[in-house]
Amino acid sequence: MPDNPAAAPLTMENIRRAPKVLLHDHLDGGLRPETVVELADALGYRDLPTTDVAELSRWFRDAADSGSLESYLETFAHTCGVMQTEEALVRVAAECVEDLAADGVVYAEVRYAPELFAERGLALDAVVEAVQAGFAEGERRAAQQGKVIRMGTLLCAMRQHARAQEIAEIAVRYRDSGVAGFDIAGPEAGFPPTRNLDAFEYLRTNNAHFTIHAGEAFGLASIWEAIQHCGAERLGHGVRIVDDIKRDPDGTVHLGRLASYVRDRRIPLEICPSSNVQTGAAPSIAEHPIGLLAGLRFRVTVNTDNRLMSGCTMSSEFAALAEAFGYGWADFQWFTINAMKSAFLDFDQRLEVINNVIKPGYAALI
Ligand SMILES: O=c1[nH]cnc2c1ncn2[C@@H]1O[C@H](CO)[C@@H](O)[C@H]1O
Ligand SMILES: [Zn+2]
Repeated sequence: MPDNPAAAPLTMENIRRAPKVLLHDHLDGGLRPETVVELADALGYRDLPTTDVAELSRWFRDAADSGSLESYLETFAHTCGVMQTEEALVRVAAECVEDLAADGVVYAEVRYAPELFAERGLALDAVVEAVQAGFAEGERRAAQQGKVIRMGTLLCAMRQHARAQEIAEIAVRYRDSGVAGFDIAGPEAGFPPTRNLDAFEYLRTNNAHFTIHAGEAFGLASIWEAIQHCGAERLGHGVRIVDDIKRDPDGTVHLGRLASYVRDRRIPLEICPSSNVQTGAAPSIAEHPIGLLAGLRFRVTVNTDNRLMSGCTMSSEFAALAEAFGYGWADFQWFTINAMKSAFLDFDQRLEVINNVIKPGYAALI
């Protein structure tokens, strides 16, 4: 949608000023490279490919640029490797909030799998409490810089492990202490979401929120199971829903039944453009299905997935989409309101952020 000629120019600085909402960001995929190096040193973690900060930052991006989700996920051994103490978790969580706030994010749901931080014996409850303490500290530091950001936590179970029920119970137990919901992550092919039906039934019975990584490395069957068997409220990625959309040579578009269902029920798609290019789920940003899906008015949201592995921020994802698809402020506002409407937060609080933060923020730019 073209902006009014008097609108603020789409510079990186202005995009950073615009209020943004992030629903899909992994805590263990967003460390500052210098923090990885310092924590490795403090914890005696000796397996980093390099301790030079600039080289390490490049290494994560190159190694994640693998064209396959499985190889992409191997890079997390190093971030999880340095996140095995409460101090490390508090630091990483606090820095995550500071970095998001500095980028203009006003509400974020950040996810991680507690079981991956228990290699040196931390109890899962201690992991959750350390991350919550870090998020609270980060919110305080951001406020001191004049930035208001609100955090929600999503707890992930790993698809290849069989601990979904246990993690779902922790998510419910901590829901009044900042845990907003649940997710399953990890390799998709060979690990259908229906392997964890008990956990999803438990969550639904407890009126708890959950999203599922689906339709990233695997196709429609995975999306269909996530929605129709598991009851996912949102889809992590979900980009392969385009496999159920056909375009005639004359340009007429036909939605299959699943694609229609996802669009008509307003099921949010947590789209992560750069990550999708790295794992091979999309050939390039310019050819990313987000253009088609947004044009068809699916409930599209824009996300970072893993800021370290993709070398990205919310602002850089917006800038890349603006370049590829000609998006402007009105589109950014639409993505942001879509995300806020889809947050695992009380309805009145979502409305409050939309009316008092997002709309006035974009009005000042448009
Ligand atoms: O895009 C993704 N698809 C599937 N799994 C992912 C993705 N990004 C990260 N993780 C996995 O989620 C774990 C918890 O944060 C990470 O350790 C990583 O293994
Ligand atoms: Zn993800």
